[in-house]
Amino acid sequence: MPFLDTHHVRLHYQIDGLEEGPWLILSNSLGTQLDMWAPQMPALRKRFRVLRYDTRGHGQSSVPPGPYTIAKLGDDVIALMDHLQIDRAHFCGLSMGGMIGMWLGANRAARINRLVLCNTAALIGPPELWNTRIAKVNSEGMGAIVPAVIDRWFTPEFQKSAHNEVDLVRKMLLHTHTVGYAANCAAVRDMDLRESLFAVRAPTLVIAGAYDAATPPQDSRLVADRIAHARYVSLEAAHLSNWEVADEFTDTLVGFLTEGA
Ligand SMILES: O=C(O)CC1=CCC(=O)O1
Repeated sequence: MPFLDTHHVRLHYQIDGLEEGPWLILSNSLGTQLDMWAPQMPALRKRFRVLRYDTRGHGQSSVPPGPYTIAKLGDDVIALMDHLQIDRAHFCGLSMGGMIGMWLGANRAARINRLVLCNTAALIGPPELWNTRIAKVNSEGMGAIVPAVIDRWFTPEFQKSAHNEVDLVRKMLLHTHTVGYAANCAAVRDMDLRESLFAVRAPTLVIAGAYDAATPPQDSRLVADRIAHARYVSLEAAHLSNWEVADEFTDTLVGFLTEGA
């Protein structure tokens, strides 16, 4: 169970897959942890050297006092890459992980090969939405927000048919540290990447969810429209498309990352 300890944070990470494969970094969404990539791992570990990590404030990473910023979360990725002597890597992030990916693509371009931005947006607002959510978890705990979040993450059909999967994800959310969750909510609230997108040069794939209420397809479309030559794919899913249509998501991701390789 490796950790990177810096002066400011302890980051929990896990490496799987091919010793000599190309590096692929996976970045979790708000309120989950590195296990959120479990549905993709059987396919990914056959082709890549996969680095997963718990974003600060999540999972087994430490919970420094907030608020955090997306820039700080991006620099945590660079700290991990430096520690593991990873010069360049593919990067795939979902929702908040996608925001971290956009920031890296625009601000640390030399470290990123291909970029996959899933169920994400350059701006997720309005700020009042986040302030209300932060106040709620601070006063009532994670349990108070779980039902509404799960309803945004999965369609009603998937919630009815995939109890085990939904339960696993619900537990990740419930067990997220309230201070870490609130500090990451602030990072999402304060980020506006709409102008930064024009600076991204990495070959990019944007994956949207047709029924995603958290980051609706039009927001994902804007991300793709502002990144030169970006591709856009819409899947029949809500927010956590990598669980709801796991096989299609995995095929789309692997297809893009291995094209021409
Ligand atoms: O939690 C949500 O409702 C949606 C979300 C925004 C950023 C993220 O990672 O998830």
